[in-house]
Amino acid sequence: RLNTWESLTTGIAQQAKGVIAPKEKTPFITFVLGGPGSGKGTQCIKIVETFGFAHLSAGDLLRREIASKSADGAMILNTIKEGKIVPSQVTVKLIQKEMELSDNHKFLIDGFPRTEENRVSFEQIIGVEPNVVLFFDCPEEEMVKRVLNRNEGRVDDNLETIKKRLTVFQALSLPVINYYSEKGKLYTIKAIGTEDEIFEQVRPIFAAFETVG
Ligand SMILES: Nc1ncnc2c1ncn2[C@@H]1O[C@H](COP(=O)(O)OP(=O)(O)OP(=O)(O)O)[C@@H](O)[C@H]1O
Ligand SMILES: O=c1ccn([C@@H]2O[C@H](COP(=O)(O)O)[C@@H](O)[C@H]2O)c(=O)[nH]1
Ligand SMILES: [Mg+2]
Repeated sequence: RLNTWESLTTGIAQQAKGVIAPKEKTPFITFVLGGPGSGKGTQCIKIVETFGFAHLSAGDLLRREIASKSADGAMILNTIKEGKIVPSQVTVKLIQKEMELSDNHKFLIDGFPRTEENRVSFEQIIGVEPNVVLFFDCPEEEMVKRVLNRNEGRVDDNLETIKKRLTVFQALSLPVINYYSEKGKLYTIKAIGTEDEIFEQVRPIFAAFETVG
């Protein structure tokens, strides 16, 4: 069985949708990692504006499942309230669907992979590895302050859940960050200062890839 990218590039997924042309361009995948409130979503908006990526936030895809009252919705809601990680298969399927539907070949995958199991599952199902991994490195105190001030009505933006999310980040997500560091794919951003100051650390990373082609 072909993985997602093989079927996209051979045109099989497109033909199934009634679209004839296969995807011609090699995918360019960026994973955007960092603790809760480190500014991933905020910086992704700027990356999209400047470099024309498609932004896929794993958390937003999961929240959309809850809102649409899908079969997995209740399980996802409980998992998010607890600050735990949704089973890889569920999240990877949502990401896969968005990638298949997109006309873009440049993807920002925000807030995923959060565990080593997430990472392996993505590689197996999607069949590609990221080109770039961004890590927004932010002090815990600042992350807590930002999340508590966010005011978007998220069920996990309360002190109790934030503490759990920070523990999960340290225990399960840092190993993923270390993995990509060892592979030479990790770009660490000091995620303190104004949004614009932080973006000035991000910009040259993608600018360098633009000139390479
Ligand atoms: N540089 C910054 N300085 C101060 N506040 C910021 C900065 N960047 C983002 N924020 C604010 O902090 C909050 C969290 O930012 P954002 O939603 O981008 O974080 P996130 O990493 O996506 O968090 P989560 O993992 O919880 O989704 C938002 O209210 C955002 O407006
Ligand atoms: O890959 C993922 C991404 C997210 N979750 C769950 O959703 C919340 C919120 O995610 P944000 O990226 O902060 O919006 C997260 O705490 C997890 O509970 C997940 O399970 N897997
Ligand atoms: Mg976010």
